Amino acid sequence: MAATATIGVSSLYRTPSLDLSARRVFPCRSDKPHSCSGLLKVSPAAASKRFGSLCLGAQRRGSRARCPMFVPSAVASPNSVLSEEAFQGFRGLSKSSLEEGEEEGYDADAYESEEQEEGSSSATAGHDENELAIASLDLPQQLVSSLEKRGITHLFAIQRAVLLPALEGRDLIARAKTGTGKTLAFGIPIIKRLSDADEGRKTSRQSGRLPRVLVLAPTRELAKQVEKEIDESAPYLSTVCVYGGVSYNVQKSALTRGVDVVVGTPGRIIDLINDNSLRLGEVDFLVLDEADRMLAVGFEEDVELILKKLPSKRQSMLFSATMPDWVKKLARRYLNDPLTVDLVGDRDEKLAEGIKLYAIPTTSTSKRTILSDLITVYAKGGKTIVFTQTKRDADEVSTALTNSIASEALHGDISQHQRERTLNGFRQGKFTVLVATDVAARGLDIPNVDLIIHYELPNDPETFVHRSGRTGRAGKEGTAILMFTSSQRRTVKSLERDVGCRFEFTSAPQMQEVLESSAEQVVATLQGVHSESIQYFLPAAQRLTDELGTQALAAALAHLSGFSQPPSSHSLISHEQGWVTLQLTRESGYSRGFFSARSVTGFLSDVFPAAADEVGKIYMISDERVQGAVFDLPEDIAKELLNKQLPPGNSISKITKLPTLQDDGPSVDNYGRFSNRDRGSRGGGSWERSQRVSRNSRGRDSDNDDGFRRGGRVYRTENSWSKSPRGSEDDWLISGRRSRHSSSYGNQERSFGGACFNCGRSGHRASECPTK
Ligand SMILES: Nc1ncnc2c1ncn2[C@@H]1O[C@H](COP(=O)(O)OP(=O)(O)OP(=O)(O)O)[C@@H](O)[C@H]1O
Repeated sequence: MAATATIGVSSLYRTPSLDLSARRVFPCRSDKPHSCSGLLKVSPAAASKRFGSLCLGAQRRGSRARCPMFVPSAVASPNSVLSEEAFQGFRGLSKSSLEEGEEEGYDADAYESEEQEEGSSSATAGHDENELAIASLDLPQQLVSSLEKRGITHLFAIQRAVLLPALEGRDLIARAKTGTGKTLAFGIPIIKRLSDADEGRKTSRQSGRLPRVLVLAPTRELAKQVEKEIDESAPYLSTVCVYGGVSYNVQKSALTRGVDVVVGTPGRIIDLINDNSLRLGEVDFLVLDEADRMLAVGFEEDVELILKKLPSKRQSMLFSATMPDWVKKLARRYLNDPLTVDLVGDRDEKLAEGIKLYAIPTTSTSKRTILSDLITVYAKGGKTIVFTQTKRDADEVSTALTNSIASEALHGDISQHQRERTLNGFRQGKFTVLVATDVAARGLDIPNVDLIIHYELPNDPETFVHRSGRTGRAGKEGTAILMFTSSQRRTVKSLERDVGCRFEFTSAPQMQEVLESSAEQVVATLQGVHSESIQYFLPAAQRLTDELGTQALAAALAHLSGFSQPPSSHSLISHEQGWVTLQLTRESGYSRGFFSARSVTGFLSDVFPAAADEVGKIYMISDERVQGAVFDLPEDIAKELLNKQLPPGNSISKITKLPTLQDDGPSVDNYGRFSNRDRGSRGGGSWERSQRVSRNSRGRDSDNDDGFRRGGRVYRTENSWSKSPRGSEDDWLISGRRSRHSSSYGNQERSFGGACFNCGRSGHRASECPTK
């Protein structure tokens, strides 16, 4: 690849003939409404004269928002010249508005000195609404109409940045945040060029024609989604999606009938090439979507094999969130003088705007019980995706949740057909909670996901970004919650650094919040009841109201919220019902040596032996000024203990909020057993250090492991510091001791929803539905 120069993308459009000498140009970071001058060095007054518009970001989102046209930098080869005339001509706009300020040109030195004066306050692409209006671009009418039908009327930043170079036939490497419209960024220019070519053609398109576009995607789900996006945008083109796990012959005959666009996963594509069903001799456009993910799931050999089979004269576009060596090598070998469009930048937050982040401390025992409360309080009846590390966890968490909230699991051991049904069911709102392994993290575009829960820490910062990016898509808002144990706190901090984000540290929802949120959701559901249905129930409602007044409605709300029985107290540590958490503190003058979990049990044996027998988890308080511990007891035992006379200097109280605790999972727990829970996280350490990668054998189209079927080599990653409790075997060690008091998770007191979305009956999930 030729030597590169760094340049703001917007100048590619604004400067008639660009001398791309190496200059770094910085993004718009203005806090206030301002005239956005693009990269041209102009005063705000001159900029507003020229462009006549305020920065859209400041206008739309208030003072602290960044301009949505924010384009940190792009890397272009020095000899690349992209003309404003071309873009203007393409848009069919008059040039006069632009010519007004043309004499000021692009002056990087002046720009840089201004930036030093003002901090990083000005300069980005100042596109106004009209400039981004799709209808004002010279695109095929059918494309414009089909986009409009889907509510897509204006280009997003990455689409704006890619459009012109792509139309000019440039090879591209592009990077943008999650959910910002990368698919259409390559889709729109490719569709336009195919349509233009077809228009110029005298004969109608032949059956049996060979594909002109090849899109490679790392997972089946992503491939299907890309195909859908292209198909919906240009139904007049023939688009075929090929991937493993479904009938080979159906795909083969679709290709034989003639096709314009092939989207697929590398494994199945290779099979079809080998079989001579897929011939790539006429491919003009290659897109590598999620190129870094191809590497992560072991597709690199397959991808290279495919690239070698493509005609050398073609246009290639590579989309990648990160640039590992393999992707760079790929770009060097197979791309021709590519233009890099980077809308993320290394110094900035990698998450899309509009995603609110929370971090909630948990213990491995409390996680499951806290989960449904989090969903109730934070998703408010909307869609949630819960991410687990293992397939087993996904199954178990989903099954447990199904008692209270309709949920389904999604991972690589589930058949392709069922995966599709599950995703469709989730998309259509037939159930609201999807429990998935990281297979669903990258690329999946499910509309209106309100909440992401990282039930386990992700393997690396990129996975965190991609998991979280399933919400807050296309400019919408969303919430992501990270559940962590106290020994993972340091990793959470390094995650903040790596991703450039800030978590709000908060605690698990209190029962009161859960009750209020449940009631709100029920009220919202009631508003959707059909008026005709209401008529049938009016007489009974009238009778009840006469007899009970508002009590009647409250009873109905309680029942529909799943609280037919009053909520019992629950532990702050394990979240288990019927248990309470007590705090023991000892004044310093009364301490006899080191205060430990063992001294707590010893103390309890002296004061009230039944409490020592029944005590659950014990954690030491992490506060130098306080010598103390918190521990769980069954409610009735706790009541008795609180009435006991204590030795001087000691006090015990019931607490409603956990203090900061020492490392989760002491090496010797209160049962004297060696606990290896979360051991891997000790010592913190970097993402790289904490991640072990091992290779597994090749198994084309078996769709093994969590990455869904990829076809190539599969890398299993095991994250030592974020190690999953693996079905929480460790948690259940204590169950024997708790038999008298334990209540199952998702207890029967609270039971609503949970019906299978295939047949509507409860008691099983759709994946096990007998009628499917
Ligand atoms: N210009 C637009 N206006 C409105 N919606 C759009 C526009 N472009 C794309 N979208 C919608 O935004 C959503 C996200 O797009 P897409 O899946 O292409 O994002 P992405 O950047 O590829 O995300 P990810 O990195 O997570 O894969 C899609 O539902 C898409 O239809």
